[in-house]
Amino acid sequence: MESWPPGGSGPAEAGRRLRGLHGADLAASASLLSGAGAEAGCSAPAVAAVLPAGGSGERMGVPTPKQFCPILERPLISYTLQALERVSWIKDIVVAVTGENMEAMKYIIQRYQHKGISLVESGVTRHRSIFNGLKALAEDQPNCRLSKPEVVIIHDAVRPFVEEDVLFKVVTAAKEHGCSDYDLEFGTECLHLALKYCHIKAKLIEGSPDLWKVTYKRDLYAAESIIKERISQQICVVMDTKEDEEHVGHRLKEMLKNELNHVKVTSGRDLQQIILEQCYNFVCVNVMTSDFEETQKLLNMLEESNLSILYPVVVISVQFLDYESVPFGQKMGNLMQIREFAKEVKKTNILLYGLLVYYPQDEQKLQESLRQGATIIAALIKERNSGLIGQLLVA
Ligand SMILES: Nc1ccn([C@@H]2O[C@H](COP(=O)(O)OP(=O)(O)OP(=O)(O)O)[C@@H](O)[C@H]2O)c(=O)n1
Ligand SMILES: O=P(O)(O)OC[C@@H](O)[C@@H](O)[C@@H](O)CO
Repeated sequence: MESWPPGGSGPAEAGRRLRGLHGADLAASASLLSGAGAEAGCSAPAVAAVLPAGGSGERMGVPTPKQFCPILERPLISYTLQALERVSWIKDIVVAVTGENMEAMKYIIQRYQHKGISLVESGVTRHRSIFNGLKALAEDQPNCRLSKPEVVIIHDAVRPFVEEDVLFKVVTAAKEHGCSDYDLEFGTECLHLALKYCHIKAKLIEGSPDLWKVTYKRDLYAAESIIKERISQQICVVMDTKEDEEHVGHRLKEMLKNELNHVKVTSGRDLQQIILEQCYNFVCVNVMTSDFEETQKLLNMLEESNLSILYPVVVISVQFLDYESVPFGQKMGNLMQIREFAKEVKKTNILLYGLLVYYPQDEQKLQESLRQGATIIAALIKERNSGLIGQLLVA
């Protein structure tokens, strides 16, 4: 049984070829394809999605169509695919792209390991692109891997932040609702098409503020900030020794909690589990050593996990050193290796930085360098600046 959330209702109305629906903020719409999967008693409708991605993004003002513009080095459309793909009850996703961009799209699917995606050629307008996607789902083509769905979600390829609950509401409404003049008054041209050609009046569903469309260049910056914030919600601190209250690593961890309100700061006791939970930020603490053994172990684990395929993972190798008792120059040779490590792991989308924290005997000075260290760590995680990888920052 598919994991359709509770509340899914009965079969679709027969005899209607296409039933247009629209989100309150114009983000998502759903159509019903007649007959398919609509047997009585089947509460989970067969759902597919069509993503129009055949536009040229003129208003963005850059040569690359906006759906292929990189955000943290990954094309925007890949984020949208990821958002739809994780919804287990969406069985097929059809993307409409221009013939010119077909190969680029295939590469994106392969590189970011997207599953269950079919491609069709887009049309000269958004509506034609959607129509081509719907045709691919409606036609009973021999050897076609697509199954005919009952409900189709139409979602712009340039709206990367769609959540499952909104999609669920839209799909449920597609099955349940009748008319609303209000929706037709305040909707967009999609609603008018639904009325004109299918005699269907649509229902508006309240969406979330994150459902906006990337249209102008500034929207790319906004999307990048939202993504950075989302992947900075958890930091794992890996200690080189047993963690106790007195350990400077523990104190740094507490400082980080103060610096980053609302961020979950955990210990790296069960790294495999933390990686599985998709934590994208690691602080590896070394006290009075200047090697990267612990950091390398962590990097190996991260590389094996493939965690960084979708988002850049930040690793900060922290070395606590007492520069007064141990001559700084003596340690430098070893520490400089970080530049090579960083270059190597950057290839797998891991951003490695070094941080030297002054570890004096004087308690007040120590407190000050811990505070500064926490500020630098917070900035590195929030910014994910790939230009600073391999640098040894000093607190
Ligand atoms: N012939 C077209 C035109 C648009 N779209 C898609 O429809 C969505 C929303 O359209 P819009 O924001 O207008 O995109 P563009 O047409 O690319 O932008 P612009 O109007 O600035 O050129 C986008 O995912 C876009 O790729 C499409 O599939 N086929
Ligand atoms: O051209 P605009 O940016 O105003 O709107 C594009 C919208 O029509 C499109 O994104 C759909 O969501 C709405 O039907």
